[in-house]
Amino acid sequence: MSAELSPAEKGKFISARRAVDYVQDGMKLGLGTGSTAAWMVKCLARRVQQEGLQISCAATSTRTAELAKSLGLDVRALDDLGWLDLTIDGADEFDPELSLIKGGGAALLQEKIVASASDQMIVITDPAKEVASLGAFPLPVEVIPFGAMTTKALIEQMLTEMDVAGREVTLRMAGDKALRTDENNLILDLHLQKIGNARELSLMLNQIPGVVENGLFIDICDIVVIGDGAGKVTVKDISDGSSHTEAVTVTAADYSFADPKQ
Ligand SMILES: O=C[C@H](O)[C@H](O)[C@H](O)COP(=O)(O)O
Repeated sequence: MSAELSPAEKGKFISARRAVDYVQDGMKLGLGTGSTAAWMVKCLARRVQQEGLQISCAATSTRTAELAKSLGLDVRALDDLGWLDLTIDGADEFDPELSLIKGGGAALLQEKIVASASDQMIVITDPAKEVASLGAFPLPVEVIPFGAMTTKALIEQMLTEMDVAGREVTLRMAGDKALRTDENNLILDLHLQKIGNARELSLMLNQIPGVVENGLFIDICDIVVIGDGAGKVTVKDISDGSSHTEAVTVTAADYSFADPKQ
């Protein structure tokens, strides 16, 4: 029997399981990265096994690919699948327009490529990540290693010129070394406090030489599924502005997979 989940973890599980309801036989899927996405991969693998669904998947990180393969999912290269039907992924923040900050797990580049190649993106999340305005979560920016400190200085100069509230930029570390992404790049975290114009900031960042991509996802997410550890799930759909809340029951057997290690 699995140990009782914390309310936060139960919320993640609830949102992941609900989002997997959107998966249909024959779909080509994008699999996100992170602790919430890991629950989704487990729930998906269970559905595939129980219902014999024929689906193929493109993963957004090495760790998600490894998890999905270990659970028997058919994982292919994105270029072998072409256009995807649906991507399900986590997020670090989302706002009322379903704009997102992603990249807390350093997978933003593959995540953005995969989500942008999908008919639909569903974000799975918990209530703590809902914000009126993006920016409390540090904005991850993936940069190439060559001249990374020069790129950092260019970003700081741009933030000053844009008069953004916070301007601290830090190099993300993994222990005593700079963290490397799956593409062997670096992550700069922008501690901005509040992002006024996310669209403008995203465009400006991506014009700086050395920046590969930033963690702002604008006009990409279609649906957010918010799992609440108290046993509720809220589904917000940007296409029609609808929002509804469902009561859900969760037993320990429902989440008795091996612990997600992401
Ligand atoms: O790079 C990682 C991703 O953008 C994650 O989806 C995001 O950080 C959310 O992760 P978690 O579900 O672990 O909070």
